Amino acid sequence: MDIRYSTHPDHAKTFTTEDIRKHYLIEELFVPGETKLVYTMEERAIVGGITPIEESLSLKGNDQMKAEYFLERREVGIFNVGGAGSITVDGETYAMENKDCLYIGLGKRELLFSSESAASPAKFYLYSAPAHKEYPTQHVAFKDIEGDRLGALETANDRVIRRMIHKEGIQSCQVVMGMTQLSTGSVWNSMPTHTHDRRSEVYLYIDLDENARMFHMMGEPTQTRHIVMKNEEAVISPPWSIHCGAATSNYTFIWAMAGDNKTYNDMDQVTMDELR
Ligand SMILES: O=C(O)C(=O)C[C@H](O)C(=O)CO
Ligand SMILES: [Zn+2]
Repeated sequence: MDIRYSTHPDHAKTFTTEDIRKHYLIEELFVPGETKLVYTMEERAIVGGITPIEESLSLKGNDQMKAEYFLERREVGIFNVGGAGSITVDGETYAMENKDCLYIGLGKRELLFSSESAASPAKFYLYSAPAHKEYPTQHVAFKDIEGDRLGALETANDRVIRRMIHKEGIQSCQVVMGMTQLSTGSVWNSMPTHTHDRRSEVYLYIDLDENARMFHMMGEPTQTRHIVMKNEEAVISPPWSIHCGAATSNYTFIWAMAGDNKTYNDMDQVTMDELR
């Protein structure tokens, strides 16, 4: 499991392109037949990708976590960003179509991930955070969530946001998770931008063509930097950092947060005048 330390904004200001990528960018999450995990000290979240091919893969505790099983002291939100598959939680199986979401609460022991077809494997994206009490395991199908329309084509940010794990949706201790889809011709997400000192966030960009690129913005509002990202890469946003971006085409992204509260609208909006 790769470990990422928290960074101070004064330090982040001095980062080269390589430093920024090393600290915040998460590449190669979906490796066929493997489970990839990154532990970030931001909220002690674990970000991961599980890509089963012929064999099922299980998500287990490890030495770095000092946990007998993965959810001994944690909860997890999972989206399938690949072909059809399933997740078995202590013997109960949940079918996971593309973009379906599953929340699994504290204390569940056996987590098994499978693909329906090795030719088009499921790709399970996970975001896990420490938990203090058990909430029920819940599945939500992408097709059952209508979502809310945000932005406009005129400002190149027409998009639909679907909140899955949040205050009024699937209950959790601290994980808040959802998916935003940009319409054809729209490229900007989360603009006007924001920070939220009470929570840190991770974005996973998906549905980008091989040659498309995302220019993800981060940093303090007056010290912005960018990271050039490809399809199926994730980026860690510390609580003091803006997080928004524009790509060379439309795309989808999964946002995941944890921290002091689960109030989606608790954001510190940044005005255009503040940005540097
Ligand atoms: O399109 C958007 O705007 C978003 O999806 C914003 C994220 O949900 C976010 O950053 C929440 O804090
Ligand atoms: Zn945010």
